[in-house]
Amino acid sequence: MNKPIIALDFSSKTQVEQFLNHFDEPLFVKVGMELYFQEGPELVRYIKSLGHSVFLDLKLHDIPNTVESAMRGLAKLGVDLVNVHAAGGLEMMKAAKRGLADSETQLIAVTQLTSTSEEQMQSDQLIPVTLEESVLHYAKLANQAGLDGVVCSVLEAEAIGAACGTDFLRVTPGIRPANVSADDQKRIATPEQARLQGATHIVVGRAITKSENPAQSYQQIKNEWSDAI
Ligand SMILES: O=c1ccn([C@@H]2O[C@H](COP(=O)(O)O)[C@@H](O)[C@H]2O)c(=O)[nH]1
Repeated sequence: MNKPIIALDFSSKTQVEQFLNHFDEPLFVKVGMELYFQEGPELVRYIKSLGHSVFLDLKLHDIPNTVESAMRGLAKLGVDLVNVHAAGGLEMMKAAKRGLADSETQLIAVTQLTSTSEEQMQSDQLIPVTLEESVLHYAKLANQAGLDGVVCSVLEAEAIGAACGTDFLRVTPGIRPANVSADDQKRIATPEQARLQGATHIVVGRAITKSENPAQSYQQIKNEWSDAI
């Protein structure tokens, strides 16, 4: 079972160091826009030097040539996982993959953000299908482009596994243990539901980073995710 991915949604290296001090084991962490835009590639190299695995969550979405060049740069960071928006299209996803050629970094595509409801998708993006149909369409497109998997909610993980194969990564944010606030997330699930629905990874931010005891919250989520309770 893959380790839960902890979203390091902090704005400074100092906050990251304070948070990581709670742990004495190698972690799988996610560096997103908030942290990367403040601290840049140096911080990513620092986290890797501590022995942690890194998902660099920058969600690239631009013309194919720009995405390919940007990925060529990110490949040098030696991170474990990077992503693009599937809405950028088949050609853009193929270009992203080309940019990562000769690197070990895995590439996944965001389908529909877990903060998006079906109603919002239909009205804001003018997509006249169900949310699951849209997510499945993007997952199949990512698969066709040769990507390693997608970001989706737990609610679509099983259908994506059936359509794209069980090796295809289903990285699922929107994880909320029972009785924890959904905040801005719309498509949420517990760690146990994620396991039962065939998610390959869970991404957990505030339920751990805002906890009074981050190490204990991490361990509880890890146990529930790996069926060790
Ligand atoms: O569809 C998506 C894609 C990325 N995220 C990111 O995951 C974490 C979730 O944080 P929580 O505090 O557990 O809600 C956050 O960094 C998002 O940028 C996502 O939530 N949904």
